[in-house]
Amino acid sequence: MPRVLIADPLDANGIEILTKAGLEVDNRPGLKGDDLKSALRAADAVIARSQTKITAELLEEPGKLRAIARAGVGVDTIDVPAATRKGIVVMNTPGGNTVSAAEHTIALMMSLARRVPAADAVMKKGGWDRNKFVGTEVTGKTLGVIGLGRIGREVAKRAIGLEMKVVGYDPFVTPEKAAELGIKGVTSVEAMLPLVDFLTIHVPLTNETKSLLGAAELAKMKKTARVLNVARGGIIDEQALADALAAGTIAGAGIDVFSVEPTTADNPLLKAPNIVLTPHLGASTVEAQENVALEAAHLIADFLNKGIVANAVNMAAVDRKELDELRQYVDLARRLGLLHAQMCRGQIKKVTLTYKGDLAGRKTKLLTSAFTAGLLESRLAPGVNLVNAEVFARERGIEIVAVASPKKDDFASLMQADVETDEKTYTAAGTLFGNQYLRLVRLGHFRLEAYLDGVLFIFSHFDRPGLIGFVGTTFGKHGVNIAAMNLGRQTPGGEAIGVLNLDGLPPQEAVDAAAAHEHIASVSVVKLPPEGEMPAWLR
Ligand SMILES: NC(=O)C1=CN([C@@H]2O[C@H](COP(=O)(O)OP(=O)(O)OC[C@H]3O[C@@H](n4cnc5c(N)ncnc54)[C@H](O)[C@@H]3O)[C@@H](O)[C@H]2O)C=CC1
Ligand SMILES: O=C(O)C(=O)COP(=O)(O)O
Repeated sequence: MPRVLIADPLDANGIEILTKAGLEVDNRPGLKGDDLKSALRAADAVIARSQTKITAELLEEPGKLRAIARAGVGVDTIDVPAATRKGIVVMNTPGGNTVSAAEHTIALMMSLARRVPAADAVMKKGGWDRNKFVGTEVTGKTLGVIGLGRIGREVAKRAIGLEMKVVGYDPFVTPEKAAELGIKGVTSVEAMLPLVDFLTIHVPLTNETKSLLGAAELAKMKKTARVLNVARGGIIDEQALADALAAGTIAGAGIDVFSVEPTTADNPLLKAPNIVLTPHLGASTVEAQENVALEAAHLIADFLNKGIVANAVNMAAVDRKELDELRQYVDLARRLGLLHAQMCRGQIKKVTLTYKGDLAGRKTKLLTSAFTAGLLESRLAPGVNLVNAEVFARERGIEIVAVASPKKDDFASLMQADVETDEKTYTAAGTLFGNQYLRLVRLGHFRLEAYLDGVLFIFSHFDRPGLIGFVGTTFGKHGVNIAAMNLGRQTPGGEAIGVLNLDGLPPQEAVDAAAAHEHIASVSVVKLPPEGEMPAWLR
């Protein structure tokens, strides 16, 4: 029974989904250090929120762990490159907490505008000060939104409802699209800064967005402006913001997220004036938590029970239908990779995968990963799978190029793999006969029809009478049975290729004896899995 670790508090409905899916649930939120490490190793999958940081160190020896689901959006608390290297798929649940995060942003904005928390605190201490807490209306004011994704758009929609003017910046949203949403698009953060009365940020934390708003940017804003951060700590430089609030060059701030969480006593924002703080509550509503828990549980149950990959941040999505339709092609792609790995001589530089005919319109990313996994799995990278194959190839300096060519040639669908080494380019192509039987139909410039399982003896030669008989007799003498034989040649008497499917591995003397024939130019023995045998990552 596959086991799922629940590393942070998860809504009970999510747990129920996992249990009903026949999974063992290890519900121990809040584990730390070695306890967390061993719980992760013993689990097939983990569901976490932002409290649990899934670091490279925790994943060093991942044990059984194959999937991480983030019950939320931001995956900055997970070392995604480290997970990818270990072949662990990382998925998130975007959308489930969008409305909650947007509403929390509006809540912070209104609290700031009308100074609600400060007035509340004074009253609870016995005070009654009606002069100190003069606020500002938001109606007619300008809100700047950096990041017009799911949350940014929902915030904009609500701000428009409050009769605010909204300007927005997002490099992936055109001004036309922004205009459709009632937002005036600007072309840079700099262009927005002097215009706004309120500024809100809804981008992920990345190297590019770290300190997006620092001292220089804050200095370009109006003294009366207020800033909001319900995205991630560190996107606004905390010291620069505290300094600007203290100097009165920024009128106020509403902050939900911090560079170090939980905050430590030395966080400059804790003592800054005119600031409203919440402890990362953007997604903390009953509704959002139910949404993300259900979604995360479904993602994990589908992955562990059916091999479906959805919402992955480190691999292409694979749904049930696609997987069923493409499973044979994925097997073909991997076998072509295994074949090349054993035939190629020299250092592999570049792989060009051409998807021809009907295959050109399919989700070939999966096939590219499967080919690459096959190419690397035997000698270069044990533990390679669909998640990490291309990363491993890149690390080894192998360029992988995929080309779609809808034009049909001899076959309705064909996958061709050209592997370029420092010595030469090797070509192999395969297809499915009757949509299910894997066949090798091209090797070098020869056409043939060979099986892609078991032991293959491949010999390039000159088409001469008696030569095939010689090879048969040679193997016969060494007790090796030939199950099938396929030949490809260009012209009678010219260059040719032979592929024998053998019932077992031939002894070296048999291979050497065949290779010694004057008309045999080269020989390779290739070992492929038996027909129908799939690797664990494809079952
Ligand atoms: N406080 C909380 O509890 C919550 C915080 N979040 C945070 O909010 C972030 C945004 O969430 P969603 O809107 O769902 O993500 P999203 O992916 O829908 O939107 C992010 C947008 O940011 C844009 N973007 C990326 N780099 C940019 C840059 N340098 N400048 C301007 N725009 C840029 C992207 O094009 C995208 O449109 C998450 O990454 C997460 O860190 C999300 C949910 C709850
Ligand atoms: O979804 C996100 O990115 C959030 O920041 C929500 O975080 P949480 O799950 O509440 O720890």
